[in-house]
Amino acid sequence: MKLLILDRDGVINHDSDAYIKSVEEWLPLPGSIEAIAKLSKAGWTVAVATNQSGIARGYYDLAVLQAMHDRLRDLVAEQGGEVGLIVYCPHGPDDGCDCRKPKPGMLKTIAAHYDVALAGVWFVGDSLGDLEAAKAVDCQPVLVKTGKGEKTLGKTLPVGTLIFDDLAAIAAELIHN
Ligand SMILES: O=P(O)(O)OC[C@@H](O)[C@H]1O[C@@H](OP(=O)(O)O)[C@@H](O)[C@@H](O)[C@@H]1O
Ligand SMILES: [Mg+2]
Ligand SMILES: [Zn+2]
Repeated sequence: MKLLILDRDGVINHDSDAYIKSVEEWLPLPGSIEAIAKLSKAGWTVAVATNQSGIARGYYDLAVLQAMHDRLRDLVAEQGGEVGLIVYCPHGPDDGCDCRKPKPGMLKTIAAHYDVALAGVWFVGDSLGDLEAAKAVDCQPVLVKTGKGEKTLGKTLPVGTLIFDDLAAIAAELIHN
């Protein structure tokens, strides 16, 4: 199957150092909804793996997080596409969970859900932790320059990391090649 896994904040929607704490703050990046819909209509399964430590920090609750994801699904559906499994880590940095990136737990959950191997599956993120999580399970690390991506560009990236301007450029690459 054609599986693409996306980080959320800074890839699909604008990110903020103050966290994305409400549906009103959850604003799609330009072209991201269209890109997901185009990929979906071209036969790609688009899954999401997102750290949401704002839950552990008490900035917002699971109902608000679900409302953000309902919004994402609605917007993509309006463009004729659909979003696959969305996996989130609600824990904080000190909780010692297995799902918080850069740990690859969420990527493994997605692979198990679809019963596919992760080797070579593109995981698109804007943070170094996203790329490290990808590398840990032999996914293809892909950095976008949106969100924290420009800042991440200045760090030492995993060998073989692919770099794109944004999700629209990734959709164009995957659909037309
Ligand atoms: O990019 P994804 O994984 O979808 O989500 C990132 C968010 O959970 C938040 O992650 C936080 O990192 P800490 O969790 O505080 O280390 C900060 O980077 C926030 O700016 C950001 O909004
Ligand atoms: Mg991010
Ligand atoms: Zn976790």
